[in-house]
Amino acid sequence: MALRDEKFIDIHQAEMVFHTRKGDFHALREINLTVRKGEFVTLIGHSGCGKSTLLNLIAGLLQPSDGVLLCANREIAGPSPERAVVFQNHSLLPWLSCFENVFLGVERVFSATESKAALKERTNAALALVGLTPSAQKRPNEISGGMKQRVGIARALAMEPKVLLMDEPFGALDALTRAHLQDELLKIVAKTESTVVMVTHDVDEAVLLSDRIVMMTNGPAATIGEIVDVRLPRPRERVMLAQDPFYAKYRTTVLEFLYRKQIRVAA
Ligand SMILES: Nc1ncnc2c1ncn2[C@@H]1O[C@H](COP(=O)(O)OP(=O)(O)OP(=O)(O)O)[C@@H](O)[C@H]1O
Repeated sequence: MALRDEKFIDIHQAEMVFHTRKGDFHALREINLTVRKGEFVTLIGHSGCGKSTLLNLIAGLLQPSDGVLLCANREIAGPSPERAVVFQNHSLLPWLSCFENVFLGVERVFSATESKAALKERTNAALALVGLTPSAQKRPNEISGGMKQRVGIARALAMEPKVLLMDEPFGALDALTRAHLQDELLKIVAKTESTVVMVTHDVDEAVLLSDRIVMMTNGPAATIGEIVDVRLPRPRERVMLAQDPFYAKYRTTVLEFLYRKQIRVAA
């Protein structure tokens, strides 16, 4: 891993100002961050600090007011399948089956270069990766919330993105389903060696999954406050980690940042 591209995603002096009817709102200031290829980075911070805004900048869904964002040495000029996004509310098309929902994305990216049989194979492989082969022909209303989220992950992974961007992908799920999907995500990412940037509110999720946790200050004009290097060996296993003193140390570092250094005053 050490020799891998050190600046796969490279954010330099990014600023985000929203122009609203009430005037300009300075959401993000002086964001400088690099993400290595194959790295798992989480963004954590209090509600409204700008985590989604930063993720949307990397996705190319927003353009920075100032500064530069690069992915694989190219400027991020707009959305691209090379940077696939998984949102909290899975955003599946309800009239299509799980297979068809994934196939749609695969078709968009690979139909110019691959046969229909190859596209189907890709779709089936992605569904198998998230354990959804038996539900491939079901519609979204016939499967659970956790399964829908897995379809969203399969759709993103099937496009073979250079970067997987996840905005609180497990936020709407119950604790057990969430834990299960976190474990699955760990295995999938180990297998695919994906580069991941993920927004979360959950300290345990951040420590369990991350190579680095990017902790953001409160807004307005939020920026990166501190970054924690999580040097827990992989593969990680949640029950073992629960007794690991280093796990507890990382957890405390994040909690201290959020609840001592960046106290959120209730509105
Ligand atoms: N399109 C927009 N126009 C104006 N202001 C915006 C826009 N999008 C976001 N903001 C503001 O920018 C700030 C950051 O929002 P953002 O959604 O990125 O925060 P967040 O950290 O992801 O929040 P949460 O954890 O609650 O999802 C907030 O104050 C929000 O109101």
